[in-house]
Amino acid sequence: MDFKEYIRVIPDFPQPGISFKDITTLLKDGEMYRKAINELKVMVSDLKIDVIAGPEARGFVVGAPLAYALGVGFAPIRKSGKLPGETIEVGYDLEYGKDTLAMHTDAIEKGQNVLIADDLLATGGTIATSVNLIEQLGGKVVGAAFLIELSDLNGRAKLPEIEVFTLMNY
Ligand SMILES: O=P(O)(O)OC[C@H]1O[C@H](OP(=O)(O)OP(=O)(O)O)[C@H](O)[C@@H]1O
Ligand SMILES: Nc1ncnc2[nH]cnc12
Repeated sequence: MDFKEYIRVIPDFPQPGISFKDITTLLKDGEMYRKAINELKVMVSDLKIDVIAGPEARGFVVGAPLAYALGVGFAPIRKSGKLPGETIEVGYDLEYGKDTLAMHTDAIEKGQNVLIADDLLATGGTIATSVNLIEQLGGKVVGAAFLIELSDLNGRAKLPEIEVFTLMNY
């Protein structure tokens, strides 16, 4: 299955030098969207997963349907100032900027096995920050699943102890 045919690559977005991998062209095709989520589901089928955590916003588009397909809960990881309850927050750097991620302190129970899901692994900053938040809450990260990996940015190096699953490589 060549999922790449459904990814639109836009040069110099959101800033010069960034080759943006746009997943909206995959998402709008119902059959391909379902195939992509089902393929990730198969890839993680050997893991024992209690809950999926996905970072805003594109992590919701991958993490929530994967959680639904696996019959587990979904914990949103949001940008600062969006969650209404008590939160913990961690700042981080992106391929094209800086941000802060937050989770509700009761989003994950101590000892739960957590799979992180997102659309894309670039520098690994988002995912490393997600791991930090989940571990602060007492969760155990059992893997991280992505539609796309930008291999040259070597995001995996930030997560040497975490099993990483990806459908597409650039
Ligand atoms: O591996 P990294 O270098 O951290 O980059 C990957 C992250 O960047 C994008 O999110 P972005 O923060 O742009 O937010 P969005 O999903 O709201 O567009 C993407 O959806 C990943 O979460
Ligand atoms: N090159 C890229 N394309 C799409 N999303 C990204 N997030 C970080 N880098 C990205």
